[in-house]
Amino acid sequence: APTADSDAIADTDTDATVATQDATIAASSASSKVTYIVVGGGTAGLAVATRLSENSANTVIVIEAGSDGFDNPNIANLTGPSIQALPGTSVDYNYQSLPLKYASNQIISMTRGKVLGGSSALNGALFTRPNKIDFDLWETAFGASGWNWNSISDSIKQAEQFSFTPGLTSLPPFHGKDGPISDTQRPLVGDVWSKGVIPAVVASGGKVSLDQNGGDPSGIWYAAKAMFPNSTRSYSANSYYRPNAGRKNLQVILNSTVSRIVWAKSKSKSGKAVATGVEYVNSAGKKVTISGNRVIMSGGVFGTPQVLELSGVGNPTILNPLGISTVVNLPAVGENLSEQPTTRYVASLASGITNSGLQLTLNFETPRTLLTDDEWNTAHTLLQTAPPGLSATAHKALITMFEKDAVIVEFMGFPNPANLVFLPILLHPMSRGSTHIVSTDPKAAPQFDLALMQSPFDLYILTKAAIRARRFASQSSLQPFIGPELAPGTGVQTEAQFQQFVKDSMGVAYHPLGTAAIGNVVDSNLRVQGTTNVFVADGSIFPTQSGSHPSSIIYGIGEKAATMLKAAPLSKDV
Ligand SMILES: Cc1cc2nc3c(=O)[nH]c(=O)nc-3n(C[C@H](O)[C@H](O)[C@H](O)COP(=O)(O)OP(=O)(O)OC[C@H]3O[C@@H](n4cnc5c(N)ncnc54)[C@H](O)[C@@H]3O)c2cc1C
Repeated sequence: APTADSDAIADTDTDATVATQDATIAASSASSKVTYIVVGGGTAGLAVATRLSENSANTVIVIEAGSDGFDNPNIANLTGPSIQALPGTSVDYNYQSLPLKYASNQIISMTRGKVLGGSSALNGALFTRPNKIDFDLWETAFGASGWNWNSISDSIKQAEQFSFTPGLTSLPPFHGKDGPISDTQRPLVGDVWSKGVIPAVVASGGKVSLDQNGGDPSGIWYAAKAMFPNSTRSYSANSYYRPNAGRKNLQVILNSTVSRIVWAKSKSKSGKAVATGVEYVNSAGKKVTISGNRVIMSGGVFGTPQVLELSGVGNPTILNPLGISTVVNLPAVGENLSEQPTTRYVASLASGITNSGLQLTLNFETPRTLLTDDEWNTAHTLLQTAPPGLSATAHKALITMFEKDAVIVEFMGFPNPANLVFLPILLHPMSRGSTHIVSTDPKAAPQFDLALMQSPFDLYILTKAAIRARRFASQSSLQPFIGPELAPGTGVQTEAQFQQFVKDSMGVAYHPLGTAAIGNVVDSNLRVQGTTNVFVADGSIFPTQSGSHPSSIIYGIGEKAATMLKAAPLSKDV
């Protein structure tokens, strides 16, 4: 069976095994049996591959740079210490950002999964959905026909197997119950949350929301997490792929890095580039070429633009100096990189109080609940000036979200054993960065600039969120549970001091998105512009931040991509 080969590679990694496997793949690909080559076995990659292989007429090969990770206990275990043990190990690309020019020159260590399951193997497993408004704008503002709240919510539902919500008497219609990813919402917490944090947020003008996934996330509640009833991680490798690993038409090649798309010598009649397959570097360091009808890029927000650029799809001014011939002149590749910046509020716990467990609370606030009327006007004025890299369309969409009062800030409450931690997250930043290759080596890290806080609007809103986090902590319900404030600390009082603290304490939500955006790089069918048969299905396609934790949406993108591709005959790839 095909997976036995991949497992053998992971286990023994011998040249002989690798050679046998590559020969098998080359033979099957030479006899035109490979319908889909999926680049990257991550969150979306395994969702799209598994769904496509439901049709036995399709042969699907996934090429993944990492190993399978199934024997790594820190992947399965969702407690804080296990999740924190993963960054910087062999399952993490651990990319380093360029210094943040507008945030105290800090460098962000960007955790990204290099393992089967991709970043879904390393993430915090929060399974949430954004505002309805955000998604409807994909269609109405960005022109992504068929991409709206109803369609993406249905696709997420296909991915989901939701099990429990205390306080609700029936399953809300937007939750799925038959999908591969198990998620559950259980208040596995103690008094700090139920008697301290939630009442403090309500006393500060917030509200309780029993389920934040129906299109209006505003309010506070215990977040749904992608986990099985036994509280272990449910993610694309063990929930999409593993139960279907026996399919003869689904093959995963591990420890192999795709180095480029291979193109036909001539373009199509309509002048588009035609992919004939991909080249990858196997675990023995040898180059192998396989052929296929369609290539699906699921390498994630850094991997997808990297392989596109290595294949000559991108901006000639970036490709030419590296000696790469331009196949498709598409300067938008690698641009529009958007990440959600964070700051923090930390107070020590009062003596004798413990605070641990699996559950996080999320409090989502809108511009109208976060800001006074005067502050709203100031923010609205700042919003009118687009920073470099923000397209006119995205700028307009951000103004619409703000004016329609879509949630703009999230306060994530962490079950930290020693402290009370709120992480304010800016959900819809204006600042845009970019990621590009600086080497023709497919294993070299790309160079990326997150450009956090380039926009004064971003700094203004995150500063207001930092101030509001202190206000939560000052409410009477929390006083029995907390001791002195540790951050920002009592030395931070004025707005200017808070702004400096925000820049100095800059962190990220690990939600980079948008580097092969729909409308800029791919069309509504996810086809890369200027090609007949290369598609993207992963977090790169977001035209702007989702205003949420993106993994549920990225599973939805995998589901939707598979549905669209199944319905589109190969003969339409012209
Ligand atoms: C620390 C952390 C915490 C997070 N917490 C949450 C959370 O709680 N909730 C949430 O919703 N989201 C969270 N996220 C974000 C979320 O996990 C990601 O946005 C999402 O998983 C990305 O999915 P993807 O399919 O775009 O890419 P990935 O899942 O990263 O998949 C890309 C895959 O492609 C492979 N690849 C790349 N290049 C190549 C190549 N050239 N050849 C072969 N293979 C290649 C990679 O190895 C990887 O397996 C978190 C992320 C991190 C890192």
